[in-house]
Amino acid sequence: MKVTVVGAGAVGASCAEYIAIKDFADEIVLVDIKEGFAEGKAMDLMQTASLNGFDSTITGTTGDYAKTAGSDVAVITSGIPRKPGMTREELIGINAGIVKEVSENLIKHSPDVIIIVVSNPMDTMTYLAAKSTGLPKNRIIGMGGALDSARFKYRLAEAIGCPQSDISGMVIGGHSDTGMVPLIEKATRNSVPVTEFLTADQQAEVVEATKVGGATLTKLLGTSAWYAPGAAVSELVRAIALDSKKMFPCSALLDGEYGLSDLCIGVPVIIGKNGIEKIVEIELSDAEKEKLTASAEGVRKTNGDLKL
Ligand SMILES: NC(=O)c1ccc[n+]([C@@H]2O[C@H](COP(=O)([O-])OP(=O)(O)OC[C@H]3O[C@@H](n4cnc5c(N)ncnc54)[C@H](O)[C@@H]3O)[C@@H](O)[C@H]2O)c1
Ligand SMILES: O=C(O)C[C@H](O)C(=O)O
Repeated sequence: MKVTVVGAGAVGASCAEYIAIKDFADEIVLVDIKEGFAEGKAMDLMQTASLNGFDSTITGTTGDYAKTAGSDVAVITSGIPRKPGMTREELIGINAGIVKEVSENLIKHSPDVIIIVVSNPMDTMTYLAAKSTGLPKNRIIGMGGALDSARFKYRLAEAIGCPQSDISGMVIGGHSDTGMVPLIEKATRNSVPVTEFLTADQQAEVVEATKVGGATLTKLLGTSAWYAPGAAVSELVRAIALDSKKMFPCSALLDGEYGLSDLCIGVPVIIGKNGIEKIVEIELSDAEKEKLTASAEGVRKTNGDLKL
């Protein structure tokens, strides 16, 4: 498998590193616009191969998309991250132009590629990539829910005082501070509802901490996070590479599912060799449905700022 990662910054390099360490890809190509930057990151990562025990090759290029030709998967991380106090939506002005140009360049050289969009505001950038490339909807995946669900599990394990491996749970909805819908009623600790281990106040705290997970890290780091985002992307790419049919919440172009159409938002999907193999429509409570609908309104509002 050949994987291109556009943007060799914090998240792009972390994606490349986890993909390499998990050792399922033959070739990883990093692309950036900063002269020599992707080449440097690729060389630094390649010098970890004998230490970390992987055989994937990693190369870098400054904007030469010919080097990405024949990619099976491309991850778009190019664009600016937010600073403390900002929302992800405020990044649209700069990132929309970058994501559009990058998606168009990618498909010129890799017509069969599956694109994973990471750049923020992610649901809107995924919609933009879908519209500007015209790729079938199974080949455009927005990464947000896999990360938000990992943060949800971290918060649940912390509140319960148990290992994260005991926890199963998902966050659906938009990848935004207000739009995430952590499905706390459905989350379990080894099949037992987490609600049996937590008071109502603790549950509300976990939900809130999950929703502002990215903002909390941005405040601490001065820029947004990269380790968990990179790890989350690598799991999606691995599910495609291994055709594993694992279920993740991802931003997908909806066509009537969950009563929503013509937008990308986080819902459970099955990931395999064709990208999104299936959108899974789970039974939501009335409260969960209401939150998903409100979240979709927020995403639609941001989509309205796109010049399509
Ligand atoms: N969806 C998610 O869960 C998630 C998680 C973390 C970060 N993000 C988003 O990912 C993006 C990247 O974050 P980061 O921390 O890696 O930022 P960063 O500044 O460290 O890296 C971005 C890189 O993109 C490059 N770039 C800019 N324009 C480009 C172009 N036209 N072609 C190729 N490369 C280009 C820059 O030179 C830079 O190296 C941000 O928009 C951030 O908000 C999303
Ligand atoms: O919070 C951000 O701006 C980056 C990313 O979306 C995240 O959730 O870490």
